[in-house]
Amino acid sequence: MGSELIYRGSETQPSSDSYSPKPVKPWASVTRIIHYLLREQRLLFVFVGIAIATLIFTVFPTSSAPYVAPHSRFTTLIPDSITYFPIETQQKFSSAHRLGFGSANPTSKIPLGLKRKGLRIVVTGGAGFVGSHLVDRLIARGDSVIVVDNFFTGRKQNVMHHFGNPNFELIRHDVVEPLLLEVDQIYHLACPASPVHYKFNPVKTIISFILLQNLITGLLQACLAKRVGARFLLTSTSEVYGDPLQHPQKETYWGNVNPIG
Ligand SMILES: O=C(O)[C@H]1O[C@H](OP(=O)(O)OP(=O)(O)OC[C@H]2O[C@@H](n3ccc(=O)[nH]c3=O)[C@H](O)[C@@H]2O)[C@H](O)[C@@H](O)[C@@H]1O
Repeated sequence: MGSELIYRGSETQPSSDSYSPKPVKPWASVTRIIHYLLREQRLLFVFVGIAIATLIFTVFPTSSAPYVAPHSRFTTLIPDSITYFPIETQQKFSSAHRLGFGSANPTSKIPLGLKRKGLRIVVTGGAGFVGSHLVDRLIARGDSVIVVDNFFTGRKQNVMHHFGNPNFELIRHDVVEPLLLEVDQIYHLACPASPVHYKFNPVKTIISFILLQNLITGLLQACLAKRVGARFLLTSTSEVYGDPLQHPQKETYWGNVNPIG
C-alpha cells in the first residue's frame, strides 16, 4: 500500500529550475507619482507655491539690492548710469567698456527674477581719485571689491564710507610686491599720476618701468588671473600720445603717436 503512494505534485512540477522575472509594468512609476500628487492635496500646494514664486518674481524683478554706504558721496544710485562722474572719469569708464569690461554689466544679461552673481574684483590704486570712484560704482552694482593701495598719493578717506561693508576690503600693499588673491577682474590704477609724485622716488620709478613687464605678469599670476580666467585692465595716461594739442583728448586723437603702430 505504502509503495503505491506517489506524490502527485511531481507530475505538475516543471522539470527545470529556470527563473522567470516579473513582467515590467511600463507606466508604474508615472502612475505612482500621479497618485502621490493627488493624495492629501499635494498638487494644490504645488500650484500655490508656483503662484507665490511668480508673484514674488513679478513684484521684485531683481533681488540684488545695491549696498548704499552710510556716507556715500553719491545720493543717486542708478544701476548703469555714470552721469555723476566728472568728464574725464566718464571717458575712462567708457573706454573700459570698450575694452570689454562692460560685459560684466549686471542689468543687461540677467533674466528677470534671477540674482546676479557679484564679481570679485581687485582695484589697485583704489584709494586714489579714479580708483575710489570706480570702487563706489562696483560696490553699488553688488560686486565684492578688494582695494590694494600703498597710499602714496591716495587717501583712506576716499574709501572710508565702505568700511563695515562685507563686500569691501582694503589692503595697504605695494603692488610691485607679489600678492595672492583669487578674483574675477583686476583694475590696475595704482600709479603716481604726476611728475611731482613720480620724481619723489626716481629710482623706484625707473625700477617700476623696468619691472613693468614683471608687474603686469606678476599681478596676472599673483591674482591667479590666468587660472581663474580673470580679466585685467591696465590704465595708462594720455601723455603717451605726446604733448597734446587738444584738451580733453578724444579717443580719435592720436597726438604725436600712432598707438597701433
Ligand atoms: O588723469 C586724471 O584724470 C586723474 O589722474 C589722477 O587720478 P589717479 O590716476 O586716480 O591718481 P591718484 O589719485 O594719485 O591715484 C593713484 C592711486 O594709486 C596708489 N598708488 C600709487 C603708486 C604706487 O606705487 N602704489 C599705489 O598704490 C596711490 O596711493 C593712489 O591711491 C589725479 O589725481 C586726478 O586729479 C586726475 O583727474
